[in-house]
Amino acid sequence: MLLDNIKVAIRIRPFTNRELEISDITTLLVLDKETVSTIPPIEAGIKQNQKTYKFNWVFDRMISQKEIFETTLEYQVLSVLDGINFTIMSYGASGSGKSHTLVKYAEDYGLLIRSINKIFQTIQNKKRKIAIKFSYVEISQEQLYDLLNNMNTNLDIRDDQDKGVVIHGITEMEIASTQELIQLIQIAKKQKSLKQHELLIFSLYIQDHPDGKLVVSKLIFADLGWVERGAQKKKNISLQVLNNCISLLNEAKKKNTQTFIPYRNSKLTRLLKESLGGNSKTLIISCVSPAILGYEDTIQTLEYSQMATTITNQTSIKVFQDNEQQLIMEQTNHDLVNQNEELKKQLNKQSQKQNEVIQMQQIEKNIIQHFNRESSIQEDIFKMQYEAEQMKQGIKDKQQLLDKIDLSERKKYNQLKDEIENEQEKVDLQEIEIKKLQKQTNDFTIQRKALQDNIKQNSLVDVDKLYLTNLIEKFILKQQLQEIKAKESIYQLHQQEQEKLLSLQNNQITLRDRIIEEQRKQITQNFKMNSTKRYAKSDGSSQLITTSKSKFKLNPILPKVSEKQQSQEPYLYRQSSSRQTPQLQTPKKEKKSKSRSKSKSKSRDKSKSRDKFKTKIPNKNIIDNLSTPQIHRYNALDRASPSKLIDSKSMVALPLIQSNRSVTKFVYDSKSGGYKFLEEQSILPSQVQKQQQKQIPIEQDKSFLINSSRGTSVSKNHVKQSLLLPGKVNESLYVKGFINKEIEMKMKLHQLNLKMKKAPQKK
Ligand SMILES: Nc1ncnc2c1ncn2[C@@H]1O[C@H](COP(=O)(O)OP(=O)(O)OP(=O)(O)O)[C@@H](O)[C@H]1O
Repeated sequence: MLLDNIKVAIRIRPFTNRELEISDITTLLVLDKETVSTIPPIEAGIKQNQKTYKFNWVFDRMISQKEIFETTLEYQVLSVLDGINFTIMSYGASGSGKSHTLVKYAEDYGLLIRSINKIFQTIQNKKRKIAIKFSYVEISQEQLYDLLNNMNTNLDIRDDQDKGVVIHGITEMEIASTQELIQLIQIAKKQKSLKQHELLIFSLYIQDHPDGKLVVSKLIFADLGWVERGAQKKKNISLQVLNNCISLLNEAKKKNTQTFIPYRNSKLTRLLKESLGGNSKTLIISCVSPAILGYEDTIQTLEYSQMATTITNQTSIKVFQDNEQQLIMEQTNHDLVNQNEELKKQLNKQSQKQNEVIQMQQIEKNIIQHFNRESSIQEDIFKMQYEAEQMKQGIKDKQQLLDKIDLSERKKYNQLKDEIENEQEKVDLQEIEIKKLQKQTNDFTIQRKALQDNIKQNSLVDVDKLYLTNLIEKFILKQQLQEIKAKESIYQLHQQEQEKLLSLQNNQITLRDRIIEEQRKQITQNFKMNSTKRYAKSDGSSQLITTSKSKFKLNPILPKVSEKQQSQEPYLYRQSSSRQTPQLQTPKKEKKSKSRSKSKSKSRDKSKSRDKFKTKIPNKNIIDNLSTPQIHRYNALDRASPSKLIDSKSMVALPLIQSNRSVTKFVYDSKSGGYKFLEEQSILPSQVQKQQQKQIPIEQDKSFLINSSRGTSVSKNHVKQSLLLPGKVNESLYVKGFINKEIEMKMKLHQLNLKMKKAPQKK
């Protein structure tokens, strides 16, 4: 039967150093001596299902050349001495270890040298008459080259009736020992051009065959070149045809039909025709790499190798003459088969469990390796970020120092500047590195996802899946914690910097306050000196005696206000020494313009406005804003004498103004919602003096006059704004001042008097 004589072995070679630099995670898991399972690499983000393959033999990474030979060929290859052809092909991607396994002819010999050696040993031991001839041919781009004679090019393949397929004109060298063969190979290797496929062909001329005839058998070692991806692919026709032939042979076997196999489509398949479909034993040894790097090639090799393998259990039943005995035997045989099946099932179950454990361990290992790598890169990033932050702060400190350095210290200045520039450069480089590493971490997210998908799609039991999912979660949490810690340490670094800044600012504030205090003391001292000159009077009482334009003319010697007076008249205070009582005054014009009929409604308006005022609390902002004494407000006092005071509690150190020509008015400013002082020029003070007693002060627009001691008539036209609010104002007292009952009563009284006086005149 076709392909029945083909045996397939898989050899996984060890990792190379280059592969280990990238990853030591394997993509192949040997489940037993015949089974290998793929572990799709998560690294590449490839989402592939795990697949299990069964072959005649699976050799793991650490299996030696000797062991492979002993398992696959040591005795099997001796069939060539009986006239049976034998072909050994090595198949696999470039660098997968084909030549190493097959034709290595020094030290750790490959299968070829070991096989020939075994044959020579056998011949010598058994003293058999056999001649061995050796040919060495290379197939490159559908051309045959004789490697034992470089003059022999473009050889032909012919079908010989007796010898089968032969290469016409090829050099055949008889060898008598393994050493001779090694020497020939060494020479031939020097001839080798661009290797695609190498065929080492041994023709054995068996003279002592039991048939008494000369029997010729062939032993071929074919080191097959790989189908490269891309441009090279088309050129390697031979291998494609070989793959095609194997595939067709496999189909024919499955369907149990005869199919046309296109051996003639390539030189290689023509030469291997007998090995694949004829009277030949064949061993295909497929070489694969366990590394993630060659995963795609590995899968391709395994798939093709799978096509070539046919593992069938052929049971032959011996036919007995005795029917009864035959029946017993058949029954026994049947029972045995059943038992065998049962045992197989149990074994399968056990091995399935074992497989699961192995798979589980492998996935767990993958997860741990993945997160270890991820966390080590993250750690590097955090370290670098922390260092960069430290450097940045160092630069800031140095920058501050630089700002303070006197330009005359040029050398020191330049040195510091250079240092700053160097450090800045380092920071920039560090940040580039950080970005590079951060890019790498982006891939980790994809890989994590692949890891999780791999677990989901796996045939593991739920408990195991849960365990692995939790393991991933645990690692993710650990990493988040690591991230938080790293951010925290950077935050602390920033906080330290802030604290440094804050203490610097505090020092500056303390310094500033000290300076202000000193200046204040200085000003008070100056002022005292000035005021002693200006207010010195023999009886010790205070009086403004100068009108000089001193810059700071606060009247410090204020008449004392008794507690009682203050509580009675919180707003207005009358100097005890003064003969005149404070009078509220209304400008003449205003009074004249008011008609009698209006006076009633006015009084209503008044009470309304008073009510309005009661609820109207002066805009606090304005008061606060005005709390700093304005120097210019004292200019108006130059000519005034401090005879009247506004409540000293509410109006801090307010010197009242009065002169022959002016009167100060405290008015509500509707625009700003606050109160202000107005200095109003008076005209004809002497004339007004008489009228003064007749006039009734009317609170208008929530303003009233602070009367001069001599009594002045004020014209609205001459009103001139001169003062703003002084010192700090106590809000409640301030309001209280305006609803002072005494004033209210007096106003009412005046109004009544006026009514009473005017009434008889009209009559
Ligand atoms: N089983 C092994 N043990 C140790 N080293 C190995 C093994 N298999 C292969 N190597 C080493 O790997 C490298 C590549 O192997 P080799 O040349 O046999 O690959 P190849 O499949 O023949 O490649 P190419 O098709 O490109 O010739 C060599 O250096 C070889 O020594």
